[in-house]
Amino acid sequence: MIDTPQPRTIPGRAILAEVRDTYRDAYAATLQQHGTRMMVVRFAPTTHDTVWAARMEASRVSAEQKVRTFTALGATPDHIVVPDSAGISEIAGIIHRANDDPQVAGIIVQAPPPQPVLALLNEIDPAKDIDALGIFAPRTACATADGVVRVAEPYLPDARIAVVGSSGFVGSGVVTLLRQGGHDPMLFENGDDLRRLRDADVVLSTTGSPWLLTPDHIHPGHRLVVDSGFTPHPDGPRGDLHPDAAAQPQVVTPVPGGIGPVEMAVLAERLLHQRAAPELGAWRFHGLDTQHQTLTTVHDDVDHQLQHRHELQGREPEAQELGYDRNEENGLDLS
Ligand SMILES: Nc1nc(=O)c2c([nH]1)NC[C@@H]1CN(c3ccc(C(=O)N[C@@H](CCC(=O)O)C(=O)O)cc3)C=[N+]21
Repeated sequence: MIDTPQPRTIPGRAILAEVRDTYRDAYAATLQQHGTRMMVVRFAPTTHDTVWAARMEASRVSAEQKVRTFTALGATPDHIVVPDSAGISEIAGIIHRANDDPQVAGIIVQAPPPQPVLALLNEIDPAKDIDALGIFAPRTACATADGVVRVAEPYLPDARIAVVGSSGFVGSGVVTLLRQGGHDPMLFENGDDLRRLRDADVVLSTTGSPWLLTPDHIHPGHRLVVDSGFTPHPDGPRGDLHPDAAAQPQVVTPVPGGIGPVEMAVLAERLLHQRAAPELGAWRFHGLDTQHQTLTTVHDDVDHQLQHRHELQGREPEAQELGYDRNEENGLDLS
């Protein structure tokens, strides 16, 4: 009899399903009033560079997940595929037209874009920049970073927290969100000694380097390891954690089925905020229960807020009434 405790995995797909079900009625009400189109622009490789091709493949998988998620909510995705050799003015034209189109609620340009496109990200209308790609976006971090920190939240009190890949697009967002939450994470960059991860209680890995972390770095004392890497491979997508490392910690986010779907759940919420309920607070993950079931209790968080909002207005909540005026001032503190 083997008595090695099995790691418990955070069920990203169940979290996404729960968030989607919770928000569906609010979307249905909103769509009647506003129409909600969601633009996703991704690039297709035209060279034979295999590393670049793999990143474009991750971009394709993720764009298709976004299209599925938005469709399931009743929004209308525009999935635009542009060759990575396209001229800058063509891509600028796509962004500017989406900025000007009142039917478009959100614009996502898949990362990494070809180098010349980077500066264009700052031209996305900040009000539509739901993945916080441009420097003027009102949100602190991209949806992936947001998802990483939300999933980690129940494990953070009193934890020594390590962020691997701390200067990358996702990693830097994770660091910013942690600091806003009063945490002081240990930062790991390319070239740092990853064996120092042993000193951490919680490891948040955002490198996109497949199988970077091994049992040299990850051990059973780690309370939680979050793996936001996703690199397609013929045998199935690979995260930052080698499978032998993924078997070590007390709790881990799997690849696939972990942060990918959680990111979609964050985007679903952000799209709803854009159009319907800008004051609505965020869904939260409350940790795994002892039976190893899902437990975001997002229903409680969101239903409670919708209920509270309607009470302030002296009315019973009804799904068809959730098409809020975005400029409405209601004085709720939902933080
Ligand atoms: N602006 C921008 N934002 C991104 O968030 C972004 C990006 N660019 N560029 C590419 C990476 C990659 N990424 C993934 C998201 C979800 C899954 C996902 O949902 N994966 C499923 C598997 C899906 C399948 O295998 O078909 C899962 O993990 O269960 C994967 C990868 C987001 N990225």
